[in-house]
Amino acid sequence: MSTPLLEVRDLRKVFAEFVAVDRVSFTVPAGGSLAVVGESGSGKTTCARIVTGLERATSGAVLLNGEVVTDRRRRASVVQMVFQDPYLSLDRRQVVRDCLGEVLAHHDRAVDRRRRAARIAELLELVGLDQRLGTALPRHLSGGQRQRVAIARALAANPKLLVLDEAVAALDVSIQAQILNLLVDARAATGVAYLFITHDLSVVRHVCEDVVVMRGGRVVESGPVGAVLDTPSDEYTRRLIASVPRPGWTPSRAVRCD
Ligand SMILES: Nc1ncnc2c1ncn2[C@@H]1O[C@H](COP(=O)(O)OP(=O)(O)OP(=O)(O)O)[C@@H](O)[C@H]1O
Repeated sequence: MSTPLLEVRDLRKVFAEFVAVDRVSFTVPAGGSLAVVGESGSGKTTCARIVTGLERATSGAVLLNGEVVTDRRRRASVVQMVFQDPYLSLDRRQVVRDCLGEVLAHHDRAVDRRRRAARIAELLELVGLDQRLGTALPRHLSGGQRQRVAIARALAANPKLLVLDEAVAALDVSIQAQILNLLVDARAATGVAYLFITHDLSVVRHVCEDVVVMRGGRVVESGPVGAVLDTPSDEYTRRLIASVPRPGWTPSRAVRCD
């Protein structure tokens, strides 16, 4: 078997005495798409932050193309992260073009102004933003447009892996669908892989091929999305699926943690 793009091996994170992530392992192949699901507090974000280098694991390893990458710059050229709230992650004083240009300059100092402008235009098109919005400040953009900018900025580094942490959770449902479509298209166009962190099972099928279900810091089930969501083998996964709002859903069926 070929080396996965990302291998998370036996990851453990302890905050003071609290075990937030406990012996978690999973892989993402090059160009693949893995969802990490679970209710609030299950350890998803902690895993994502360790993968991107924002947090240090207590033990275990994160391998990128079979290698532990400690150099921040090298890691950033492979892994980029998209957060839930683009308004917090974008510089309020920076217009869209400069926001993207800064990343391009950081990752390829040799790139000249003309090529940089062409690449910015390409990125705006990739994320479905009108070229005229290149001169807009974040406050002049809608939530969906801001998240498109955040995705374009992450893709500007030409990464092999995007870690998306609840990247559509703050958006209206109709805008969520647009951003999910954009993510599907962007993956097809660039070959970038996704580690898609979400508490919302209804978005998983749309974007991901594989899924890991976490509970209390541990992986309780994993496999292809179709198999796990259609025929879950773990009771917790079954309850998580039953708690997804759909016609006929009642709050009393929401997931219980006993
Ligand atoms: N810096 C920290 N210090 C102490 N405890 C933490 C810290 N970060 C996370 N935790 C705890 O670790 C557990 C897992 O948190 P984490 O954010 O990874 O879960 P999650 O599944 O992503 O949930 P959510 O969707 O609510 O963010 C939680 O109980 C959280 O309170």
